[in-house]
Amino acid sequence: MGIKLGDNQYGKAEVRLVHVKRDTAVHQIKDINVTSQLRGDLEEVHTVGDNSKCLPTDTQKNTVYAKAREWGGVGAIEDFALRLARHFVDEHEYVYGARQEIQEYSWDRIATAKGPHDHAFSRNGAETRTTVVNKDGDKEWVVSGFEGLTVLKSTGSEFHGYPKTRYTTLPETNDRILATDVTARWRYVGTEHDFDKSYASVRALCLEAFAETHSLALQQTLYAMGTAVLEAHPEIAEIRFSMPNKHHFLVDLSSFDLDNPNEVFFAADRPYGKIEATVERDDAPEAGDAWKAVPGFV
Ligand SMILES: O=c1[nH]c(=O)c2[nH]c(=O)[nH]c2[nH]1
Repeated sequence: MGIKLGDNQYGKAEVRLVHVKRDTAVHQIKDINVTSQLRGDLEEVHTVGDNSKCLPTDTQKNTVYAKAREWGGVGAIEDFALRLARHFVDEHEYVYGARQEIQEYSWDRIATAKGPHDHAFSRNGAETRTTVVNKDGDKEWVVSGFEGLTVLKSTGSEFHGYPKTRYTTLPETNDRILATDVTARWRYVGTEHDFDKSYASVRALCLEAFAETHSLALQQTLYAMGTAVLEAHPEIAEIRFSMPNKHHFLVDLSSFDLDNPNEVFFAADRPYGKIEATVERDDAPEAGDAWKAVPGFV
């Protein structure tokens, strides 16, 4: 029986880093979570425990902190991830590939009676910005996105015309609540972009399309969001969404001699619909290994 080592990668997960830019009295903070993983000449560490080509995960963690200082901050998370990946692959001949994943948590300046505070902040919601940079030799891919963008429409959403079977109980509706937590990931073509600008625009376009689309299905809303993004962003080849349909059920108040004209709902948390799709250009360049490492090894 032959046994061999298959795909593998290793590194330090969830390196939490807060960088304070303090060159003026008005501080800027950047709050990120970095997962660094490397691929390379790792046969022998697995088969015989020879660590001579195994850059310790502890060193990877230290590198993240040291580079934030050496490079004068973090900048766009995509640029920081690309620079880290290039550092690991280019500076160590036994490292062939790197996956650098970063989540960014956003903070707002606290508004005081005197105006926005110089160095006091409040966490801005549950939403996180994400990127995964994957590098193999000279090839580099950037997949960015956001998670936990929670949105709700109190009207402008219908659902009817679906097949009815003996198990169908769902009533058709032409006025329901539509609510979801949007997870989006999009693949950039190339690595030289103003990533902060693209991110802000993609997020705004998704919100606009969610609000303005009169929805006949969450699937249709998803597609409208993706189309708006691809029409405005030639630097994006495809965008993938995962959107739970967070059901809001009208409560039957008839036992209390009350009507319920779409005012009182039970917000169910489970189960939820799970609507997922990719919206892509038909002439998009090959994805290569862009998604291979998203979201992770297992
Ligand atoms: O927008 C929706 N899409 C579905 O596929 C679906 N299925 C369901 O029960 N409700 C909904 N709503």
